[in-house]
Amino acid sequence: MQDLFSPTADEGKPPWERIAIGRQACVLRGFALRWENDLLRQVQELVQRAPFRHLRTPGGRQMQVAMTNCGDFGWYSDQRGYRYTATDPLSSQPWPPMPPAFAALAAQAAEAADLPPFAPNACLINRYSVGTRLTLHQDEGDARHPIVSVSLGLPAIFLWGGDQRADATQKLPLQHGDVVVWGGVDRMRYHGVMPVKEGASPVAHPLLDGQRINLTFRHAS
Ligand SMILES: O=C(O)CCC(=O)C(=O)O
Ligand SMILES: [Fe+2]
Repeated sequence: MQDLFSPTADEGKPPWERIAIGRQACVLRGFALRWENDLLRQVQELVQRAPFRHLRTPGGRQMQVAMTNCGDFGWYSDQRGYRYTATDPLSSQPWPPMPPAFAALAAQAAEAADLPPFAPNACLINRYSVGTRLTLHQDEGDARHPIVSVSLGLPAIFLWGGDQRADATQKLPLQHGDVVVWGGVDRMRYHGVMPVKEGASPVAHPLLDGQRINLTFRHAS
């Protein structure tokens, strides 16, 4: 029988795993687990100030994913188009500041992905209920900076495509605590999320009850 108290071959390894999905893109499995409590507490506080809402596309269609933001800039969409705003159009107040733990996680994830130092100034917070999906798109923002995207709650299948919308997509399962990072030559890859399936939440928390939360860090301009 294995002696549970003896050192194992894994000793010294980080508690996460890096899987390459491009030359400058990777999935960091379990990378955000260390920040789990901080992230959930802060998201709950943020949504008191800037609640989740369903934005409209420039074409007038309501988006399935509910969104809010923190940081110097927030991603917004309405009849006037997609853009980053310094204030929340709902309240006319600045978006809530980015909590230091968020910025630290994003910076450390970019470092773990071997990308240049990253200091995000925008964090889009997405809430998916069961059945909600996000169609293939490229991310706006300053393309000299990477995207760091954190998954919490229900698992999801991330669609990872190429530089053209019509390129083939890979299906990457994402779990609570996984982080996807894409920058450099991979920064403009198309991506999306398949409809989130019903399931048991990996951790008991009101934000994650039957829901998936995603934090997407960017540099807006
Ligand atoms: O929810 C996700 O995993 C991806 C979100 C995303 O692509 C975005 O907010 O631009
Ligand atoms: Fe995106």
